[in-house]
Amino acid sequence: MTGIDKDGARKAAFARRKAARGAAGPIVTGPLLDVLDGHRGRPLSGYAPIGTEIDPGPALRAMAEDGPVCLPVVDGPDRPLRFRTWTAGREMIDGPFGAPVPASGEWIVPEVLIVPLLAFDRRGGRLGYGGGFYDRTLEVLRRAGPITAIGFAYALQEDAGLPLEPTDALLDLIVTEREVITPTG
Ligand SMILES: Nc1nc2c(c(=O)[nH]1)N(C=O)[C@@H](CNc1ccc(C(=O)N[C@@H](CCC(=O)O)C(=O)O)cc1)CN2
Ligand SMILES: Nc1ncnc2c1ncn2[C@@H]1O[C@H](COP(=O)(O)OP(=O)(O)OP(=O)(O)O)[C@@H](O)[C@H]1O
Repeated sequence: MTGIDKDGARKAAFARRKAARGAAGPIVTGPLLDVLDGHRGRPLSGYAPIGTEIDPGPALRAMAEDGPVCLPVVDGPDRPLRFRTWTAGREMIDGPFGAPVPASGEWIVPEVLIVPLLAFDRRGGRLGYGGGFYDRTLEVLRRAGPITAIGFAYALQEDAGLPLEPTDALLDLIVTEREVITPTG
């Protein structure tokens, strides 16, 4: 345990994300597609939304026309995520932690990742569910080569006072339904 109050931040972030989802209109992928357009053809990881997460589905379907798209699969506690190829309409099964995963498909290594989150800040800081899965994954991928990690969230998920630890992997960009944020570092 650390002295940092991530649990308190998580609880507040869940409530804010739920409110944001309730207030949002149906089409929220415009700025995300604008950003992804510059990465067409590069292996892209998305996610199958759970709970009140913002849905990257329309952008994933559009990107799958030009390059491989994959989804994260939990390999085990304290392990980096693995990524399985996804195409629209592919059979999905329940993975661990309630996130749906493709039932079959090739394992690939993404270069561009759309990262789900509970809260973000303008430094590129990110709060997730607390498994450290994306922190480990981004660290391993970055050691192997250049990647682009794009946090995708409702604007209301911003938390200027996000508690960060040394192991928290920073996002390269954050995209909301309103704007594209380039972290100040
Ligand atoms: N859509 C999505 N897929 C993902 C992640 C994610 O954050 N979002 N993950 C990122 O690491 C991995 C799965 N890890 C997870 C870890 C914990 C919980 C979790 O605590 N779920 C809550 C329900 C949350 C809600 O309703 O919003 C639970 O099961 O009670 C979910 C996924 C890989 N796939
Ligand atoms: N690269 C890493 N190597 C070792 N431990 C790590 C690494 N990244 C994170 N951890 C550990 O994982 C635990 C959970 O991390 P954290 O609370 O930041 O998860 P999170 O970013 O909210 O979750 P997720 O990435 O799964 O959405 C912490 O104890 C943290 O120290």
